[in-house]
Amino acid sequence: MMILKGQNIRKAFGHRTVLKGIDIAIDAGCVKGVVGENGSGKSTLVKILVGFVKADAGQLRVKGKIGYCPQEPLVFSRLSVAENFKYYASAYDLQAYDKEQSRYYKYLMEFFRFGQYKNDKVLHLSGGTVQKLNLAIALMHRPDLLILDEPYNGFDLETYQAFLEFIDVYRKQGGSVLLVTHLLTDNSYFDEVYKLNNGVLE
Ligand SMILES: Nc1ncnc2c1ncn2[C@@H]1O[C@H](COP(=O)(O)OP(=O)(O)OP(=O)(O)O)[C@@H](O)[C@H]1O
Repeated sequence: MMILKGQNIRKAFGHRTVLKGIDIAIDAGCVKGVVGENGSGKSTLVKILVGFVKADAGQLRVKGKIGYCPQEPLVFSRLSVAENFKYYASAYDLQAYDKEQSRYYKYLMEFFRFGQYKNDKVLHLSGGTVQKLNLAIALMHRPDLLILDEPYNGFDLETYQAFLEFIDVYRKQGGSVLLVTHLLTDNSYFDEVYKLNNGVLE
């Protein structure tokens, strides 16, 4: 089943054409990667796919919910981990007190090992822990497709490996992932890895 399909997506900023006709398709249960050098247009592509930026041309079809994990964490630094969870639960209009939903929050809290940081303000957390919170929040509304922009900046090796394992678990539950990064050390978790080069996916 198709979750996302983009065809001939184009985008220019002034004279600089960043995307010159991107074709991309993501099916349910599929993990894809996009690698590209700094400035190649990865973040621009992601922002178009999630609807933050409008393309100049092309078609985009999306079926299902997207979870977006931006490069710059969208969390509130003066709120604690638990308060950020509550804020986003309310923003997503999730039933925070629904039994199943609260079980799911607990699962996310445990999976990402937030236990000891639960009541710490985000501004007191390490960069990698903030990045994990960013990811956990993108998962709160149980998206069909998770789109990640440089998700593991600041992860230590153990967290990075746990993250890759998480991607595998998520896929087995039927989720799809699009991971965008300038650095990929392990291709084995991906069904396909594209290279964003000169405005097209190769
Ligand atoms: N809002 C904007 N206005 C003008 N130029 C922009 C804008 N957003 C991006 N660009 C330009 O588009 C190009 C691609 O930027 P983008 O952030 O998509 O690259 P990237 O591959 O994600 O880079 P990085 O790996 O460094 O994060 C860059 O040259 C950037 O300066």
